Amino acid sequence: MTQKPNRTLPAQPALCRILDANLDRAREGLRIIEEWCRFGLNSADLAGECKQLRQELAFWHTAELRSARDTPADPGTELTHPQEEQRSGLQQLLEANFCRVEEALRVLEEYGKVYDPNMGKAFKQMRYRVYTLESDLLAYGRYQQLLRSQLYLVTSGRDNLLGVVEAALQGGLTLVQYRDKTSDDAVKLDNVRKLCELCHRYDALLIVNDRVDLAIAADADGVHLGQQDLPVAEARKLLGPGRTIGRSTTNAQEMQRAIEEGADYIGVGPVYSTPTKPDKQAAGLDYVRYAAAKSPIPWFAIGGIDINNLDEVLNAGASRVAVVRSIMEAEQPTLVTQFFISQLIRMQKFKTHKLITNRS
Ligand SMILES: Cc1ncc(COP(=O)(O)OP(=O)(O)O)c(N)n1
Ligand SMILES: Cc1nc(C(=O)O)sc1CCOP(=O)(O)O
Ligand SMILES: [Mg+2]
Repeated sequence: MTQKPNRTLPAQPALCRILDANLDRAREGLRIIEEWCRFGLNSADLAGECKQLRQELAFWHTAELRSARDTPADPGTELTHPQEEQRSGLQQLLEANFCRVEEALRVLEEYGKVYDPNMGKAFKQMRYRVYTLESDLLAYGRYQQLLRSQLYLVTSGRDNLLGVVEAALQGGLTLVQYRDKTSDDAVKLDNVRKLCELCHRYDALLIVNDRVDLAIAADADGVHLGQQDLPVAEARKLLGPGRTIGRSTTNAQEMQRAIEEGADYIGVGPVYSTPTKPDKQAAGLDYVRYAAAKSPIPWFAIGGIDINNLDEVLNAGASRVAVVRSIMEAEQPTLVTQFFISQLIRMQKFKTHKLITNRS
């Protein structure tokens, strides 16, 4: 808890108005963030931290500061920025409100020093707690999104990349991997940035294949690493704890290692041989069954999966699949995406029902 207010003399009205306005601003921003933690993420811990911060702000919002308020004379109430009127997605809404809270806390810290010696210190501490809350919330949100995602689109180098990905997002896709083995780095970086913006607009995650540097440069949600790519632990050092790291696996040993190394999810495949990765021998449905029985972390069956063999893969125990051609080469990517998702949900419901009836 913060130190007690330590004031003796009355403060200048302008100073009180600044503190009053910024205490309100910080509390409002926190309330908006708290609603997402509570109803969007179902996180009692994160919502609790927001509430605690709001209560500490309330503690400093004394009668002296409140009584200085003069809303009709405040020229700032009419000032809005066009960006305040537009929110392209939940992520942007949260970012904007974190920014608002952090700015308000900075103002409270600076002006607070003049008002009360304890105030500056208290708000400095609070500002650091808000930075921590922001990175925890981002990491938690990413992980929840990963858990929710049952279909994973891995892109190919076809024309109209953004158009196809957007069509799939419109069909309900929530997880995309940018995979491009041929373009120059400048083109790749441009594509990652554009895909990132697009995916975030649809509240989907964007993972970059192979390249940790591009993921960091474009502020993407994570990377997918194969057995020949950077070790997970090295990538984690570069990416930090909040970003998602996936690892390809083809057998039990690779799965075990990926889990020990701290991968957030694994690819399980190739289930069938595929022209998208012609040199990799199929691991087959047996490995899918093995993953279903043994993997404690989310896993995506991948390789040669299409709408005709999807049932077979689901019956072998998969509840998440990753595809390239089935969507990237589809005439109607939105419809194909919707079909995949509907089948994945149907199977999930069936499994849950079986679990409940077997228990009773
Ligand atoms: C979800 C998913 N699983 C496996 C892979 C294959 O990754 P990798 O072995 O590194 O091969 P390339 O994709 O780099 O050719 C993947 N990309 N995604
Ligand atoms: C990129 C990739 N990785 C695989 C693995 O098993 O590691 S299979 C694969 C290609 C999947 O493409 P499609 O859906 O077109 O068959
Ligand atoms: Mg790779």
